[in-house]
Amino acid sequence: MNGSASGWEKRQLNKYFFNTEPIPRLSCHDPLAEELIAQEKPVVLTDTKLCDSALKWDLDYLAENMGSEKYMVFVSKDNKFKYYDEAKIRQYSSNFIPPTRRVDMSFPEFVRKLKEWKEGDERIYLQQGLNNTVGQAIVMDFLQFNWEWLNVLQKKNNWGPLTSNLLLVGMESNITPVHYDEQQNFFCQLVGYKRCILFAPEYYDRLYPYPVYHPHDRQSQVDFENPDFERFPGMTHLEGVETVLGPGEVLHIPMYWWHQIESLPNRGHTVSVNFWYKGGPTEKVEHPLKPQQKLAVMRNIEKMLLEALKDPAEVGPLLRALVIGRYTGQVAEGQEGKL
Ligand SMILES: O=C(O)CCC(=O)C(=O)O
Ligand SMILES: [Fe+2]
Repeated sequence: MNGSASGWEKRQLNKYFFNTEPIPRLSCHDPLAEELIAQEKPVVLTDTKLCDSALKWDLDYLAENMGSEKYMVFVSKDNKFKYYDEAKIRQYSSNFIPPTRRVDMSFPEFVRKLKEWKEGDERIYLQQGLNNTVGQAIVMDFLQFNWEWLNVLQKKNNWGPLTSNLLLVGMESNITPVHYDEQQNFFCQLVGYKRCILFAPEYYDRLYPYPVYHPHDRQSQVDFENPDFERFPGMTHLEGVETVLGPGEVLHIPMYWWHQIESLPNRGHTVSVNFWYKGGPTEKVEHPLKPQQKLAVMRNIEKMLLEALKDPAEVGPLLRALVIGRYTGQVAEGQEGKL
C-alpha cells in the first residue's frame, strides 16, 4: 500500500505490534462491494458520491455556516480521545477520572483555538451529531448527500433507521482508540486523511473490553502505543485490516467490528461525517451463532447480572463460581468463586 500519490506516505504511520492486511478498496458499482457489506465485512468505497456536496466543508466554511450553537469539543492532554459514557459515571463510577474533558463551544471559537494551537497545548477534537441548529447552507449540502444509494443499501441489508450523523473535526495526530460500536457505520472522509485499523468481532477476548457498566464500555483496555502484554497476553495474536481514508472515500465499519481511527501526522486537520444505522432484526437464528451474535448475548448477560446484583463488584465472583471447574477444565480452588 503506497498512497504517496494521494497525499500520504506509509512512513508517517505509527508502527504497532500486530500485522494488518489492506481493506479492499472498490467501486460501489462492483458487485463484490455489496457482497462484502452484506457479509458484514469492511470495505472502502471510492466513488459513492455520498458526501460530495460536503467536500467543501473546510474550517472557514463550517465556521461561517454551522450557526451560533455550541458544539461538543473534547480536550485531551495527549493525542488520545478515549470515549466515556457520562451517564455511566453518575450511575456506578463516582471515582472515575475522565481521560478527556468536554467543553462546549461555538464553531468559530473552536476554529480560532485550532488556528492558535501550538505544540505542548492541550489537543482538541470536535465531535457533534448534526442537528437542526446548523445553518441553511449546511442543510442544503446535507440534502444533496447521495441518499438514494444509502437507502437502497439500507433496504437490501435490512438495517434499521439512520440514528445520527456524527461530525468529527480533529487535529492531525489525534487518535480515537480502539473500540466497537453497536451500529452499522458508513464513515465518510471529507477533509484530510485518516488511518482506520479494524479487527473482526471474533477478537472480542483478545482486545479486553471494559465491563458493560464501566464508563469506557465498548472501549478496549489495550493501548496500542504502550501494550501491556503481561496483563493482556491475548493481544499477541491480533491480526487486523487497515486503510488510509482520503477525501470522498467511504469506509463501511460493520457493527461490532473493533476500530481505531487516527488522523495522520503532518497532514493537517481532518473532517469526517459518519452515518450510523441500527442493525437489522435477526430473522432466523442459525447455529453456531456468529461472533457478533455471541457478543450481543454476552452483553445482555452482563447487563442482566448487574441488574439483579446491583453491585458491579459482585458480577465477577458470581460468574467465576458459575464457570470455573464446571464449564472449564480447571479445578475450582474453592475461593476463586467466593459468593
Ligand atoms: O473518526 C474518529 O475519530 C472516530 C470515528 C468512530 O469511531 C466512528 O465513526 O464510529
Ligand atoms: Fe466508532
